Amino acid sequence: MTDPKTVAILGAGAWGASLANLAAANGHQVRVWSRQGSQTIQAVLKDVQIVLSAISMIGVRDVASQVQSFPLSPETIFVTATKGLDPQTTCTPSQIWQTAFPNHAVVVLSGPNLSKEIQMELPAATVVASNIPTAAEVVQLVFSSGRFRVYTNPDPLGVELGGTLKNVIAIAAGVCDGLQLGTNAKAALVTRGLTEMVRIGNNWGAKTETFYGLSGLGDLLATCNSPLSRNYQVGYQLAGGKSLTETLANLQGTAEGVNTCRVLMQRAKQENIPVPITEQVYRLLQGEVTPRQALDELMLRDIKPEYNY
Ligand SMILES: NC(=O)C1=CN([C@@H]2O[C@H](COP(=O)(O)OP(=O)(O)OC[C@H]3O[C@@H](n4cnc5c(N)ncnc54)[C@H](O)[C@@H]3O)[C@@H](O)[C@H]2O)C=CC1
Ligand SMILES: O=C(CO)COP(=O)(O)O
Repeated sequence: MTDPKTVAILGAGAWGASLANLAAANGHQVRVWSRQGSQTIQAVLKDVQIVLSAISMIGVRDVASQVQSFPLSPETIFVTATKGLDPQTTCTPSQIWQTAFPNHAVVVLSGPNLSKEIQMELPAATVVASNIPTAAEVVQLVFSSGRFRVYTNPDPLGVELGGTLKNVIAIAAGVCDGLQLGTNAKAALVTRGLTEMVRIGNNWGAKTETFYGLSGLGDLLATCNSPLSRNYQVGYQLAGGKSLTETLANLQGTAEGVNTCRVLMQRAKQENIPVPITEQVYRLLQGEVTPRQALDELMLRDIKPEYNY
């Protein structure tokens, strides 16, 4: 346990609400802001020690610039729990927060954390990562409990990209299950998906081993195997013949993988990174291929070694 902190949670969606409950259950003073709520952002931010953003990627840049208008103590720690990429710049959410607040500590919180399970008080673990280890330790104490085990990690970029990139593979996993391709296919997809995540992450400057931890493999397993995942649901519905528009219209909450996939394709082309799974998910989302055609494209690529040692 730690001294009670005053925590502002920005975003009252499924994840913001779950994180607010976890901090409040540990005795912290929690104030939640959302654009639909009655409290102003100024009131929520007054004298806070921690600002946690669980805003969907689409709103992060705008909310960060709103927060810039209000005075904050230089000690205030920013925590970002968004799993997405900025369409204009390909920046991660933590890069946006760090650019907006260059003199503040920024911590990434990411892990296998399906919010519905956390709301049901089922046990889970997560990772908090920062270039400033003491800031990660403060956040670790704020959220740790007997039902939420929080690890620190020194690779914020790797932790953030793990949570972000797995959403694209989760769409593919939903397609795989929707087409009833079997357990062997799913194991191959998830394993090669992880290889693709490591390849992209390394190009970005993240550490390989981070992707084998909770925020990488851990989140990949949770999201690719659970119908609670919105990204998985998108793939599953597409495999069932629904259009993307229809699928997204009926989806509860945000499936960040749809936007992330587009941003990733742009970056992979620029940087010449091979991303076969992401490419087929992209073509499927664009309506350029059917789920079956995407599968054939993946299976019939040139044969090759598993690793280029
Ligand atoms: N739900 C989950 O299980 C988890 C979600 N996440 C991530 O957390 C983020 C939020 O996810 P959810 O809470 O599930 O989504 P949600 O759709 O339930 O809530 C999104 C929140 O962002 C706000 N928002 C959206 N656009 C905005 C804008 N332009 N300006 C201001 N606010 C805006 C909404 O009002 C809402 O409060 C996503 O990046 C997601 O990947 C991460 C871990 C678990
Ligand atoms: O990131 C998540 C679990 O860790 C939530 O996944 P979805 O956004 O696909 O629901």
